[in-house]
Amino acid sequence: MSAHDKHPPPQLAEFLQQHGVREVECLIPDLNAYPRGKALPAAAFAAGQELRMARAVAIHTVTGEFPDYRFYGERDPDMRLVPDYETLKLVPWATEPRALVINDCVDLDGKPTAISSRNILKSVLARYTERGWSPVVAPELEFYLLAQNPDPNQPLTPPIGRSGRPEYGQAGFSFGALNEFHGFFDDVHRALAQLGIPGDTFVHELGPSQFEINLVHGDALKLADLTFLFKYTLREIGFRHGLYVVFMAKPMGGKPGSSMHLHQSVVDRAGANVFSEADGSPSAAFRHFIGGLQHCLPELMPLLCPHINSYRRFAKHMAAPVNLSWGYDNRSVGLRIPLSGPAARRVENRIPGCDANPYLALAASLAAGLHGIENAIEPGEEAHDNVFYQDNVCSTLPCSLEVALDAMAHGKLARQLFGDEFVAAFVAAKQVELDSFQLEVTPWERRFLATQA
Ligand SMILES: NC(=O)CC[C@H](N)C(=O)O
Repeated sequence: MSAHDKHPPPQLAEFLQQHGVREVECLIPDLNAYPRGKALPAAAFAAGQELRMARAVAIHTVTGEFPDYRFYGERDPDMRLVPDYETLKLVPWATEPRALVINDCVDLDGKPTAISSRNILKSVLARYTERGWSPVVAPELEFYLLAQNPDPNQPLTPPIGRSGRPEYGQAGFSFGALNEFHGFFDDVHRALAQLGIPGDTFVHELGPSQFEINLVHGDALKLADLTFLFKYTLREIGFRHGLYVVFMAKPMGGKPGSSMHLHQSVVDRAGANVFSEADGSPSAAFRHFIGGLQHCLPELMPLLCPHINSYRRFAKHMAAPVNLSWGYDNRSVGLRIPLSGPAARRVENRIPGCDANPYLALAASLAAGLHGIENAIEPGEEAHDNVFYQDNVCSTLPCSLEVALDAMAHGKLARQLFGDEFVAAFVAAKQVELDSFQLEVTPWERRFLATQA
């Protein structure tokens, strides 16, 4: 037993028995927040049976590979999966009663596994706790409902129907298109209620068959866990309705991309928002938080936009920010300050794509803001106008995964904030994905270059 172990709560066995649970999915988010893990028989789980997996699972790539052994240990050692019992839930889409639980990754010497994304967020939150502070966050999640497409050479398309018909146009903010998927969304709402995921607003977004759900604000680890489970849940329910639920940042060229805007504020022990002074005016911490984001994010970009596809989102006329300017109620900036009273004063980071790992995007954004506070970094001038096209994405932010990874690997900030081992492993995993991408020739290249180059 190490400091990370908690005894199974006394009512656990009874809960599992009462619901007839046969097995428990013991989940961890990998570097891309894809759920991986092992299923345990319910009785073994209730008895607190130890569960181990290869450490390399924490850095599994989307292509199913592992980066070079040196980033997780020559011997490919094990880590322990230690259940966070507070995350135990019944699996809403299961046909046989099943439960799931999110686990912490702990090395065999008892240290938190440095290459686990949940541990990275916890280490950032611990630095807030040391000051007697806690971040309050609210992610906004955009996604597409698309027809299942087993042939990756063919474009992804909306299912035929009101939202997908070209003559229907883009169904932005309409109820017609929402109603079309009522069977799917009824199942989603039921599942979210069962998982204890409180949704706030829900809307058809600008793209054809693109939707957005905003989660109710709260504790950052809890919201990262809920976002992780939200994506898992929607994908599973989608499959059962013959749909792909797609969280890619840019599934269709020429259509809007999908973001994961992060609203963030920080409260002290008394629950007061540290972004506001007692008289309601913006505090120095508020300015410095913005300054920290502007200073750090260019080096932390792969944690907000982790895939080759993420950078396609930063196209013109698509409401995706291309800069790190800040301004009040201004959607042309990367860092928007929604108009609010002093208690709700917050910074909306609009840079992350919905393809980001919520643990790592929150860790990066909150670590950057804290770095700004600790170093009293002043932000640039407030943007009063539309600044969408003043900047090209490449002038203020890395505009491709290669450039972003290079900035992260060669800068000091990511290592300083998240540790050498994590950064080396993350960069290596992403390099494996990039190398695999380089082996593919796209339809565009074939179409235009085969006969003209
Ligand atoms: N709701 C919005 O502001 C749209 C955001 C846009 N879809 C993006 O990719 O950033």
